[in-house]
Amino acid sequence: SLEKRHKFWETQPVGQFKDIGDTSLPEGPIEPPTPLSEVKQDPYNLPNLYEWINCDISSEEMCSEVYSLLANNYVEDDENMFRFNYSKEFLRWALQPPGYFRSWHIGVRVKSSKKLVAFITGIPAKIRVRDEVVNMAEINFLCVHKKLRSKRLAPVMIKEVTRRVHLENIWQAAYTAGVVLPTPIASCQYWHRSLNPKKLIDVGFSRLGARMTMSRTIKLYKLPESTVTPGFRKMEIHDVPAVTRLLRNYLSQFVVAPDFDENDVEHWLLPEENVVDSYLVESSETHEVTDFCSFYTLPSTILGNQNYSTLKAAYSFYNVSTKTPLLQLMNDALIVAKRRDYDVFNALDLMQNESFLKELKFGPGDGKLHYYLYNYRVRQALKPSQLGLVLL
Ligand SMILES: CCCCCCCCCCCCCC(=O)CSCCNC(=O)CCNC(=O)[C@H](O)C(C)(C)COP(=O)(O)OP(=O)(O)OC[C@H]1O[C@@H](n2cnc3c(N)ncnc32)[C@H](O)[C@@H]1OP(=O)(O)O
Ligand SMILES: CN(C)Cc1n[nH]c2ccc(-c3ccc(F)cc3OCCn3ccnc3)cc12
Repeated sequence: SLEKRHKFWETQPVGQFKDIGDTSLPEGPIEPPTPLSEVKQDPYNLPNLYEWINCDISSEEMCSEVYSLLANNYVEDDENMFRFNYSKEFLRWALQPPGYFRSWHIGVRVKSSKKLVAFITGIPAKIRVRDEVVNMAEINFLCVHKKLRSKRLAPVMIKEVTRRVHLENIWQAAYTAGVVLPTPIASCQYWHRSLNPKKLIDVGFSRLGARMTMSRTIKLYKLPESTVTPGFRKMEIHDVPAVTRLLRNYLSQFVVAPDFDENDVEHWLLPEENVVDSYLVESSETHEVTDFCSFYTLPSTILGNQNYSTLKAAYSFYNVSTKTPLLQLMNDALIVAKRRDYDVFNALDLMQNESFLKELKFGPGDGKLHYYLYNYRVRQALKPSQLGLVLL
């Protein structure tokens, strides 16, 4: 858009607003790699009082410091009623996938007090864009303490993680944000399915529908006690090869998607209590794995409510249906989430999610999640249904 100046982002190898619609620009890397000897060897300068620190997320103490910084200063919804409350076990899962670099878990702390005041992370990921599998960094958890906002610290954090990623000979990145920056490759709407409507209305997450009573609303969202699909069960370690085959095949239909191998599937999709849940459908006669669904656990702190402090939310992760209708598979996921006491089940309208959202009584959220690639141009913005990548 013409009026907004992006003084930092205009200096970066990303799609610029002025280039939107210019289909003469080739798809692919915007800048070539730099010879490693020419990559800046030393960290960017921070304001005097602060210093860089590599955050060893496996250290209980450091993980607690990161947890607290995020719990108090990370993403809030537009009405500042909720703030993401990523758990420590979730952060260890999100930041230590196969091949991760501790040097990409970057903190800024006050030299005198050693207080952590800012954070940004990268993890390595193979991302396919059309027919190209590109080694990328997935950037996440960018956070500056509320007291240090609007001091242009974020651009320094971004340049420092970029420098450290370059040192590993990686030149592209993927990231998402609720804010519009130069320039989204896709924008997804998020949707919410009430599981505990009474609590959601009490905390102001939802409002009672017009001409609706509370008892009528509870009845509207009621779910069966047990799942309906024969052979529906939790994923186990021995399922990794079959799930990898099923998922790789399914994701091949999307323009942008992760290129998961068996090690990735074991890390990202094997169930871990309070972090990620995965279920599959095994045919009773052929023992073939025909379908798969998964969701991750990301609570939000409820800001300023006397009766409740936490919203327990499940987020749709990767789902594959080849035999069981996706509608039925996702309804079973809702049933499991309800039984496990989640308050709400969230989903983006990417992949084939559009096909079940309305029918399973999801309501549209109040914003969008924008997807970005760094140093990789995509000719024209993708539809959500062309996107097969879920970032945490
Ligand atoms: C090859 C490898 C490449 C790796 C790197 C790839 C790129 C990775 C990019 C990172 C991906 C992260 C993904 C991710 O973590 C998921 S999105 C969640 C980001 N975090 C939050 O929203 C937490 C709460 N907010 C904050 O902590 C601060 O407001 C932050 C730190 C967000 C900005 O701190 P601040 O004190 O409010 O602002 P200044 O320091 O004064 O800086 C202002 C500049 O920052 C630009 N800005 C604002 N929000 C941004 C955002 N979410 N992404 C990118 N840029 C963002 C803004 O446009 C402006 O630049 P401009 O003047 O050009 O417009
Ligand atoms: C993805 N990952 C990078 C975290 C992240 N950053 N910025 C965001 C903006 C929206 C969503 C999001 C994604 C899916 C979804 F179903 C609901 C969402 O937000 C609801 C509004 N909200 C924000 C905070 N608490 C509640 C995530 C994120």
